[in-house]
Amino acid sequence: MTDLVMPEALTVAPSLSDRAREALGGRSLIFVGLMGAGKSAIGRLVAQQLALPFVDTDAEIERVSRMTISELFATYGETEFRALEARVMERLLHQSQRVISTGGGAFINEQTRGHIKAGGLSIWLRADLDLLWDRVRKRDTRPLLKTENPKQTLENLMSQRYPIYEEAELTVESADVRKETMAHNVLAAIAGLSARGR
Ligand SMILES: Nc1ncnc2c1ncn2[C@@H]1O[C@H](COP(=O)(O)OP(=O)(O)O)[C@@H](O)[C@H]1O
Ligand SMILES: O=C(O)C1=C[C@@H](OP(=O)(O)O)[C@@H](O)[C@H](O)C1
Ligand SMILES: [Mg+2]
Repeated sequence: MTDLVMPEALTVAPSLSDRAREALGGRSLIFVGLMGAGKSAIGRLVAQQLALPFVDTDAEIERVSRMTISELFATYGETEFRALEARVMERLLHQSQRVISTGGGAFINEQTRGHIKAGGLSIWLRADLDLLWDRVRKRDTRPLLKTENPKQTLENLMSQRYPIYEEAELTVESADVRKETMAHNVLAAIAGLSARGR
């Protein structure tokens, strides 16, 4: 049998994932944004495509506390939850490169935001109220929305937090498209960083 000789011109162009990894330059990727934006779902997919470990801060908090987020809020209150969240964030940011999906309040903490900016690449999944509401109304796992008018609560959180999420290095619009399309848009935004010379 004759040997198969590959012509040099057939070298493979780097994939979108390769280019995004290159642009990350060893930094962790941190998803921020409001409840329902898709941080947990899209973060997991993007991690798979980047072949990086994935961690969701809420899942990590539930693991270390052996309580659900709802139980933590009910038993210790939001202040204690935020303190635990900040500690978990700091620990995760000191670990090797990974994809981190935060809970919606994590980036609002000034110190956490500082740690993220110093060592990671933050990406805001921005969504409009109706999309967020449509997603979060289906589950009762978010204690902040256990109010008389949860959609109004969500809207209030948008006004308070969007000016802060805006500080993220990248913003990707969270649209009513397939999760795979969202993951692709995220990778393209990251890969675009090196094209912009950053
Ligand atoms: N692009 C998408 N298309 C359809 N459903 C989505 C999409 N992104 C997220 N979801 C769903 O919306 C809900 C909220 O997403 P999640 O990832 O938990 O948001 P977050 O972590 O930002 O609160 C989940 O049920 C998730 O599967
Ligand atoms: O916005 C917030 O303050 C919160 C968002 C939640 O995570 P998701 O954004 O993943 O829903 C969870 O951390 C907790 O219920 C508080
Ligand atoms: Mg989440």
